[in-house]
Amino acid sequence: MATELSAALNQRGPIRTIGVIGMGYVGIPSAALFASVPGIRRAYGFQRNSPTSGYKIRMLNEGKNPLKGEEPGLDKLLADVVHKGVFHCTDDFTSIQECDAVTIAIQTPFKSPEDLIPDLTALEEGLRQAGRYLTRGTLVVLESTITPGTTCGWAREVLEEESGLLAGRDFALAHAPERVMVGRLIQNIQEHDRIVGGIDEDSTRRAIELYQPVLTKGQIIPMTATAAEVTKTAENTFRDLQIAAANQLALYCEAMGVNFYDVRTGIDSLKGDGITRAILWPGAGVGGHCLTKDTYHLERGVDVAGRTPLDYPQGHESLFVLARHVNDFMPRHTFHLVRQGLSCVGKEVSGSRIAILGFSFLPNTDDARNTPTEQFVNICQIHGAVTEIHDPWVHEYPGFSLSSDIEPVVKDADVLVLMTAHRMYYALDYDWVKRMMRPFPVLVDGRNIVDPDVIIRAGFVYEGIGRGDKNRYPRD
Ligand SMILES: NC(=O)c1ccc[n+]([C@@H]2O[C@H](COP(=O)([O-])OP(=O)(O)OC[C@H]3O[C@@H](n4cnc5c(N)ncnc54)[C@H](O)[C@@H]3O)[C@@H](O)[C@H]2O)c1
Ligand SMILES: CC(=O)N[C@@H]1[C@@H](OP(=O)(O)OP(=O)(O)OC[C@H]2O[C@@H](n3ccc(=O)[nH]c3=O)[C@H](O)[C@@H]2O)O[C@H](CO)[C@@H](O)[C@@H]1O
Repeated sequence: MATELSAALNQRGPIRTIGVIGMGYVGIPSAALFASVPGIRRAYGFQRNSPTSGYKIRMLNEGKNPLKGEEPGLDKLLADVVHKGVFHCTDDFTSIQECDAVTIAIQTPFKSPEDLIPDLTALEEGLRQAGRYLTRGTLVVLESTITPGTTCGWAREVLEEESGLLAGRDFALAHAPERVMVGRLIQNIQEHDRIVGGIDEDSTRRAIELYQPVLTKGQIIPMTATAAEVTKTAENTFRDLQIAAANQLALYCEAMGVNFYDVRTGIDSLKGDGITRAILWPGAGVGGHCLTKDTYHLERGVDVAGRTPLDYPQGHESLFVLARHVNDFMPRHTFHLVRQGLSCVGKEVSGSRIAILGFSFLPNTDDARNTPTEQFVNICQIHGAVTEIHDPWVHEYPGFSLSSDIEPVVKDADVLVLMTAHRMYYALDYDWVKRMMRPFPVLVDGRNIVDPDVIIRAGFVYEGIGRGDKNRYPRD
């Protein structure tokens, strides 16, 4: 049956002009790919002229990519769509009036690590700009990672208030979360399956019309807007849970004097339908801006989108939040291994020099957002240790002194701690490292980088996450 919205969309006709609000890691490749779709006459990149990001407007209109790091395919794509006159970046939001579809890819950080409440200030500004110039028959899609219930609730209200139009009658509204990884933005947008969730069926259909032409290998997975919000936050919550399960098992293995990696090999040998276990890897902590926050988006969603009372848990923490606590404990556990190793050689933490290798939260990147090393260093310093940090990728970080030269970091150190699995740490000459350190050196492996037997033979006291078979030297 025709609805008022379907009539408005039919009257608007096929999508020919698209706007993307937020020229960041998500918005830039997204806008460039929309602009490359045959039949798209204009793709606007709407970017506020802020002190920190306003520079992108000029760069983008010159066909240059303002993003850090290598993004295969993006430079050429941007140059092409600018040269063809299809893509145009602007801080003039009145052009939204021309758009058949507007997507919003604005950052949604937490206000602070403590309160875990999303800071929606920027997103609200973007929604109000979209609402102010919204016209009948337009599709609005939120791509930002948001708490379940936001699209159908708060975002809908802001758009309706600002536009005087009604979602589901005058304009279509959907959520299509981003699943891109920096370094593979174009490929991920084209090849990942795309979750598309409208507030109603007409909105879902219109959003599919927008995204289908961009996909190469990826398939559209349609659902409701709230289900799409739950999918995005839950897929990262589940990954965090899997990591927490590996971390908890590693702590068990240490306590039982067992090698976690033997156990992992055993568990992972279960292959086949319905019996394979997705066991991940333990480590010195979980960082980044996805897994450290999306669990709390999901948890909040139970309140924001809640229709009926949650049956379990009531009044205590969920499995998912407990998983967050396990992962957040791992930097402290790594410190406990430092203290344990030092006690084996009659040294105290206080006054010891600790050489820390790795600051970024992922190997071989300069991304240090929510890095576990930050917490680890703070714990060491609270206990009176002197810390030196090496990272070949991260050169500066507020409040921390980082060195890209490993020699001054390891020189005269009592303990060496491997916090990030950067490629170069696998090839280090640990005999040389030992000679640089003080007598009776301790090595703590937070990422299963070294062979414990090689390290013990080199004269180190070895401690490693999950290595209950090799820790507690000498054997008690
Ligand atoms: N970066 C990723 O790999 C990634 C992956 C998945 C999901 N996401 C999600 O996508 C969203 C965007 O992330 P990002 O990494 O692209 O953020 P980003 O900070 O790189 O980009 C956001 C851009 O929006 C601009 N902006 C902010 N307010 C604006 C406004 N009112 N009008 C116009 N422009 C405005 C900022 O200046 C910035 O250029 C977030 O919700 C994030 O969680 C990001
Ligand atoms: C679009 C989006 O949201 N993408 C997410 C993004 O997540 P991300 O950028 O945060 O990277 P992660 O790989 O999840 O690592 C996070 C931290 O967890 C530690 N870790 C990891 C695995 C393990 O077995 N044991 C660990 O301890 C690791 O050291 C690091 O500190 O990319 C993932 C694909 O890489 C995606 O799946 C995931 O949806």
